[in-house]
Amino acid sequence: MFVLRQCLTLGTKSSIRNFSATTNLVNLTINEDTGVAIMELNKPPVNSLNYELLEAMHRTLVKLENEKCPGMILTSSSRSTFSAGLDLLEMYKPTVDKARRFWSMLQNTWIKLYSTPYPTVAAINGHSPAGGCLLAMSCEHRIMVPDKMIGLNETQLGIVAPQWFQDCMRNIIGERQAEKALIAGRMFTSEEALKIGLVDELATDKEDLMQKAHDFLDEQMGLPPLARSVVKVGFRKDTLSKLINGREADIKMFLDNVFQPKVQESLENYIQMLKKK
Ligand SMILES: CCCCCCCCC/C=C/C(=O)SCCNC(=O)CCNC(=O)[C@H](O)C(C)(C)COP(=O)(O)OP(=O)(O)OC[C@H]1O[C@@H](n2cnc3c(N)ncnc32)[C@H](O)[C@@H]1OP(=O)(O)O
Repeated sequence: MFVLRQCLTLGTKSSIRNFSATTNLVNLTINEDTGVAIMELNKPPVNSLNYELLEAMHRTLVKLENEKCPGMILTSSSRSTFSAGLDLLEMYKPTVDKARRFWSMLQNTWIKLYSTPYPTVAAINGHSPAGGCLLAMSCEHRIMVPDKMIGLNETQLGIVAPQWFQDCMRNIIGERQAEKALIAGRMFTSEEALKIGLVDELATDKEDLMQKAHDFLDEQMGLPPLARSVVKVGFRKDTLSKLINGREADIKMFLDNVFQPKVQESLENYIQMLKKK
């Protein structure tokens, strides 16, 4: 049984302690006995990653690191979707300043999530396209409910998954599978994702999902934490350093691409298509 030590709600401006707020973007629950944190994305309807949600996630990750969190489960409050990926409206006709600020916060959040010393598990309780897949891939372990879709579908939208998105996928499913998946912008069903190793386990429902996530963390938390984290970060350091040492170039690449008329046209068509659905 979980005992709430605190339920922090991180909104768009300052962090507020409030058990019943409806505007919180990230719900953080920490188990009093084990210290395990559940970070639940809560931006209805589909947890599209806009600046504010990324910033709330980043703040939560900093807090968990400062408080020596022993393990974290990343999940979503949405019934259909883990995360719909980057908020398309952040990329559609932004100002240069807004686009730069957005991309920089995405980088910050990813670097923090990918490099946590503590174990992380993605409890993928819904669809997980593009940036949603990136979040899941940045955790150490992925468990997914059946009959949902996951993958880096950028190519299908006429945009390109940045190098670090691609690297994350390559690190998990290997060069050949990643190349095929990325060129096609392929989305995988939960069952297909399990087969190629994009997810590690399937769960029958949300309860089973959370139980399996806790089981994974229990196992990891039984290992010597320093040795565990040194090995983890060692495996991830090349991918991390590539972005950390090339952040400005990566922002420039984003800005150069996102303002291309063809990219804007693709985004416009896609946004319209989603609205008409
Ligand atoms: C070289 C390098 C170059 C660099 C160039 C740039 C590289 C950028 C890399 C990009 C990374 C990305 O993540 S790009 C994002 C890719 N994401 C996607 O393709 C997912 C699109 N969404 C979906 O497929 C679906 O919404 C899905 C997640 C399965 C959930 O389906 P549902 O039926 O439950 O919900 P829907 O009815 O579709 O959606 C509910 C509402 O949410 C909105 N919505 C859905 N997804 C949204 C999104 N990502 N951003 C904003 N809004 C979104 C819809 O328009 C609806 O709005 P209303 O009608 O108003 O309610």
